[in-house]
Amino acid sequence: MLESDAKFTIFPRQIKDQESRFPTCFLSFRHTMLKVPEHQVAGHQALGGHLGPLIDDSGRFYKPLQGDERGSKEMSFYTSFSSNTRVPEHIRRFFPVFHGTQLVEASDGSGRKPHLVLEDVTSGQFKPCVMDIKIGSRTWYSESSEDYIQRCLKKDMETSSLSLGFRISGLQVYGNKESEVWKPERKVVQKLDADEVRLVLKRFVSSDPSPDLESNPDCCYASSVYGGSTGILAQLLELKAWFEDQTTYHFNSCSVLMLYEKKPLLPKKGGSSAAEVKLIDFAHVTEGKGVIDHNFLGGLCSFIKFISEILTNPDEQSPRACSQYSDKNGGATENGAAESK
Ligand SMILES: O=P(O)(O)O[C@@H]1[C@@H](OP(=O)(O)O)[C@H](OP(=O)(O)O)[C@H](O)[C@H](OP(=O)(O)O)[C@H]1OP(=O)(O)O
Ligand SMILES: Nc1ncnc2c1ncn2[C@@H]1O[C@H](COP(=O)(O)OP(=O)(O)O)[C@@H](O)[C@H]1O
Repeated sequence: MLESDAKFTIFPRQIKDQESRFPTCFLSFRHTMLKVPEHQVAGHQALGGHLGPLIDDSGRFYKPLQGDERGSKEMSFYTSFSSNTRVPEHIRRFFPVFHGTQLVEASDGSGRKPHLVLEDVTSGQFKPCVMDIKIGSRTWYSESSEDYIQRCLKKDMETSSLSLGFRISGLQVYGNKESEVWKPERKVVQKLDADEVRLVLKRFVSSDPSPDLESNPDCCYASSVYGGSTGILAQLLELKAWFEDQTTYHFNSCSVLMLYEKKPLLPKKGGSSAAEVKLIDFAHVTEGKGVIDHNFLGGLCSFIKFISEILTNPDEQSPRACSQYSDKNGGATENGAAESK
């Protein structure tokens, strides 16, 4: 368990679940229909009878507790973090609100299983543009098994993690046209080089996200999404300041999720786009033991540099055509389905 200086107040009524080794809490049992999240861009997915997260209509995201130590690690983290008085209030907003755990019907048909009940950070958004960026040049940590270390090492070397200190795990970007969304193949975006990552980060804030080889992205949402006193860059810098100080947690293999809602009209100059940064995926968080999380901090700094440079030079032509990750149609798909090359 992660150390925490506060009491275990989130779970006033722990019930030993016969089917699992996780304490289960029925905060308020609600009979709601759960569904597959439409705007999920990475991670394990509930489609096709697999085990994955579900959402309800009230803005909650149900993440199944993985049956190995990943599940208990993530729950430990949320429990510790929720009651850790050393975490500044202004930092809490970067984490999904945690509502405890609940037994719900698992998406793989295996019956009622414990799920973390989290705030659905895309709730209420009609056309959320979402990008999941896995931070850190290494996703393994010394406490992991040899097999896990080898798998992570391989992925880190094959993707941009090792070279850039982060990798884009997945994304979706809406265009201005109704129902047009670009959701490129995940395994391809993970391997982009620095120029290509820059181009994807530009497309993320452009009116037409389609990977048209002839056109340079217009970056017309860059200043309202990335810039400004409340934009993505400002939020990342706020997080960075915390990471320069906090030594309680090491956020191995965690992601930064960037989100904003695509509106057909441009926000007024200087206007806010309500862009948000969230941290997600705490299945591999370990104790910081008084040491700076330099792996996360380094990756975050590298990512910040990419965003800053786009704000400074939005019109700079990308030196490389982005053919590697354009889809078969050379453009955005109508239904957002990711297509492999
Ligand atoms: O199953 P895969 O190969 O897609 O790998 C998952 C990763 O997908 P990716 O490599 O980004 O495509 C996945 O990465 P994302 O969260 O999608 O960035 C996780 O790393 C997941 O491991 P864990 O649950 O965090 O231990 C990974 O799952 P495990 O293979 O560790 O079960
Ligand atoms: N609280 C949340 N609200 C909405 N979407 C979320 C939330 N947490 C995760 N997601 C979506 O699910 C994806 C995978 O989440 P993650 O926690 O990394 O799962 P995994 O452990 O399976 O990798 C993210 O890329 C994001 O699209």
